[in-house]
Amino acid sequence: MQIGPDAPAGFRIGLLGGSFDPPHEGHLHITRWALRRFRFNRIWWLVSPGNPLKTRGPADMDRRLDACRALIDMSRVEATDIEAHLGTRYTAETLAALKRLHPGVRFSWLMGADNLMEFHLWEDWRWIMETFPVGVLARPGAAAKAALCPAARRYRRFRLNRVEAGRLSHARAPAWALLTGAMSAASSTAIRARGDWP
Ligand SMILES: Nc1ncnc2c1ncn2[C@@H]1O[C@H](COP(=O)(O)OP(=O)(O)OP(=O)(O)O)[C@@H](O)[C@H]1O
Ligand SMILES: O=C(O)c1ccc[n+]([C@@H]2O[C@H](COP(=O)([O-])O)[C@@H](O)[C@H]2O)c1
Repeated sequence: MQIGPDAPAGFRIGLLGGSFDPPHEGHLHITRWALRRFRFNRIWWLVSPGNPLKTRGPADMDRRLDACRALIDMSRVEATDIEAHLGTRYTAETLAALKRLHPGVRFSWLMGADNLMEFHLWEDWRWIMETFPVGVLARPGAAAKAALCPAARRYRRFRLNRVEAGRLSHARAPAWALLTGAMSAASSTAIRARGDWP
């Protein structure tokens, strides 16, 4: 049975998990950036059934998935509700399932710098770090602080520099990179606060 988008062996696929409640320009910005700088063949947006650390549940999955698909303007990027099909909620469980289902694919985990700051609170975060390359994209207010957070400090020896970041999608874990540069200030919270969603 195929679960999720097409994933040919040998492909390097970046996984951007999120609530996407709603999706916005910031998600597009970091996706473009990661595709280019980390050299992925594909990026999948994993639309989460619900962040395990958030008490407030997101809007209906179909609504969020449709909004992601309407927004995505890159042929190498797809949105999927794979976690709902796998029945996983924690990222480590999702990654373990994807690794089993697609043994020939090189998956990397992607996130904004705000999530790196909380990464040490995630279930089995060290296993994630030691099993998959991790690409982090700067976000306003989080870029400089993220470089000093617990996860960054613990794995500082494995941080790729600006030039080395170009081989992140090929790298053997542990390997992670924090891209800095032009950032997008967009956020789902701000869109919801304006009453534009759902
Ligand atoms: N503007 C942005 N710059 C960098 N990373 C971002 C940006 N917006 C979202 N991300 C990252 O994309 C992933 C999914 O984010 P999410 O769907 O939670 O959006 P959000 O805007 O952070 O939502 P909320 O405001 O509800 O927390 C996370 O790793 C997050 O850090
Ligand atoms: O696995 C965990 O413990 C965990 C804790 C917090 C967040 N995550 C994942 O991080 C991604 C971003 O979450 P969010 O709500 O900030 O969009 C999403 O895929 C979540 O499932 C995962």
